[in-house]
Amino acid sequence: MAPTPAALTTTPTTHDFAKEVKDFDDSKMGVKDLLDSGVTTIPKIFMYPPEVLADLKPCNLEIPTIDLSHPREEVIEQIKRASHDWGFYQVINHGISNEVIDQTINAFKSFYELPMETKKKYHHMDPKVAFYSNFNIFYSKAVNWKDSLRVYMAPNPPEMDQMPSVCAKVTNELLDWDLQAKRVAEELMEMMCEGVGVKKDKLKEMSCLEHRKLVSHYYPYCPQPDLTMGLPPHTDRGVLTVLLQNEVNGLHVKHGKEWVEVKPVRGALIINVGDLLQIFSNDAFTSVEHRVVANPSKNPRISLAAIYNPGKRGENDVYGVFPEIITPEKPSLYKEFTIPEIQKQGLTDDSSCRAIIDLFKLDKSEAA
Ligand SMILES: O=C(O)CCC(=O)C(=O)O
Ligand SMILES: [Fe+2]
Repeated sequence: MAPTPAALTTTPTTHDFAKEVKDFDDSKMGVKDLLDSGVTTIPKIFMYPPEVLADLKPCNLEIPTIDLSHPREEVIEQIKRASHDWGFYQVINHGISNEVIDQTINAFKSFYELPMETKKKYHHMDPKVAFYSNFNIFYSKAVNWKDSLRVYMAPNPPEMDQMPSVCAKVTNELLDWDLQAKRVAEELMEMMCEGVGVKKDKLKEMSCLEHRKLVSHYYPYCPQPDLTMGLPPHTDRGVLTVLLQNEVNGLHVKHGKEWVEVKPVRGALIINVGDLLQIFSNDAFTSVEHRVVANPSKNPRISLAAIYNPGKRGENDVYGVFPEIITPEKPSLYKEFTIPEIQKQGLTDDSSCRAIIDLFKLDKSEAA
């Protein structure tokens, strides 16, 4: 591990940090642009505190890979076990061709590699469609060594003409990817429902395919990967995440006390259980922490996460453990809740991992 830089041993005042972040933000530069400007060391605002950087090396395990072309009953069993033991798995033979995958990744790559002056136009625009480098997760602690582009597809995909025109190529690929990934998500949700013992279209009926957030990340080469993070440890708050990554590694999943690297498998999709699905399944499935280390390779790491959430978000749309699986032997571990209740909590992206789970977990006496 590199020696702790001076910047981390003297605690910077919050004011300095906030001001430097704001200046970077106002410059409308991405991390890629910063790198292109010729920096060989990372600016202070990107430096994470030593406790986050203590344990950057992954161990030698691998998350399960599940072949969806195998007999359905077998696949359901594998998904059930992986969702419980790991909260993460990769799927192959899911029906999306390598050609579509490559096109999608390449469209994003081209966007991030546009000249800064062009990308600037999309910097923090409409919050439904935003290009950014430095807000979102852990904003208050450090800036991540990546650029991101986020699009909410809910309640309906944004109209093409509302999207900035230079993004047309990305927009086309996004809309197409949204359809393709949703089909895979639907099939997996069905099997996950069966695995947990409820009817297969339960999650669909609960509107869990309706609210979709597509977030793509571009992790450029980092000259000092021991001092920063691509994306710090977090759990996904939604129901399910379908993640596409290119051939550059960097994603780590927490397994017990160890960090396990997700080895890129050509054509595979990575699936993970979100906080809400852990609750719905009464802890039969687990939402686990994951992170992306800063990229030491000259090739950029590119990923695209499709995060599925309930579309029914009113005061009367109540969520909780699937009622069908609550029995005297296995009572509900969670209180019921609504989406506005979660929103009222003002959970920021740097709230603790599993904040939603902790919020609604009944204590032992209540659960009994
Ligand atoms: O870039 C990745 O591989 C992970 C992205 C991720 O975890 C997220 O967007 O929540
Ligand atoms: Fe995530």
